[in-house]
Amino acid sequence: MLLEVEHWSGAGNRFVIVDNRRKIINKQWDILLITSLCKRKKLPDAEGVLVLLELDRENSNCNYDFYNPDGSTGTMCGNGARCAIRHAVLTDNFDIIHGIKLTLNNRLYTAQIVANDRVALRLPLYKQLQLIDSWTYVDVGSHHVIIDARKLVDSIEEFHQFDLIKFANENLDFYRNKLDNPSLNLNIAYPIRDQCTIQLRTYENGVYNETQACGTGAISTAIAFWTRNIIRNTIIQLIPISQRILTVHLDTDKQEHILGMILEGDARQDAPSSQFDTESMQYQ
Ligand SMILES: N[C@H](CCC[C@H](N)C(=O)O)C(=O)O
Repeated sequence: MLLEVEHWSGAGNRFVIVDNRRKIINKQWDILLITSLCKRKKLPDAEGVLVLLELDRENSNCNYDFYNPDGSTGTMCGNGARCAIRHAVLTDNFDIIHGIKLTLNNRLYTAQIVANDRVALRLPLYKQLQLIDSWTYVDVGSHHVIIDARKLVDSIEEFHQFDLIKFANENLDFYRNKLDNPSLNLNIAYPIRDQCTIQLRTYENGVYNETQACGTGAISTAIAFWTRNIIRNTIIQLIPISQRILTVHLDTDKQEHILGMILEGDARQDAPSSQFDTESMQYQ
């Protein structure tokens, strides 16, 4: 059987999207299917799979599941969420004036299309925030460790040359054991002097590689650096390795407590759809 697959990216984070409203795949989305969908023939490997479950045009509601390339699911994907929203709007010509509601992995988010390909996604407040020694743990629906990269390198040039994959392979178990959490994303973040810009690199759980950008990593880093007074602006630009900037808006009260977060960034269809054969588990 042939599946039509769309190719999208949010801030450079690469996804494939499958419209499964007609339950073409009516069994568990297993590891083999997910991993094979991420192994694209003519494009770099996708860094996640989004599955469209239902669209409700009248109420501007959409419902998707997200999977990491290793088949794991249930975690929040900020860039994937923004791609799902634009995919829904374009698929069913949603009225975008009053905002859009997205259910992703059974969690509800709201969003606005803020320019032709930019989506602003509002997330519920983080569930956990721990400042531990010089590093920070934040749970925003996916689990992030944030390290101030100035502890690792002496310049922005060294930051870009730093071997993040080697560092993650050598150190992630320390953080996993400390937090008793096997599903951690590891972020190294280098603040720029202007007090509102951070260069960000992320080694992602479920990808087991550095990704082009990480939306929940961007939000988590903004929260960590605000809480540690490293950044004092509530509108923070995170620059991923894709150079496609993510903007995080922190809502704060007079006592400077964070009340909510908005993640804004681009969401684009990268290439024409392609056909995936579920028998051979390969793209045509
Ligand atoms: N790999 C992450 C989920 C996707 C995060 C990232 N792609 C984003 O944009 O937030 C995890 O399993 O925790």
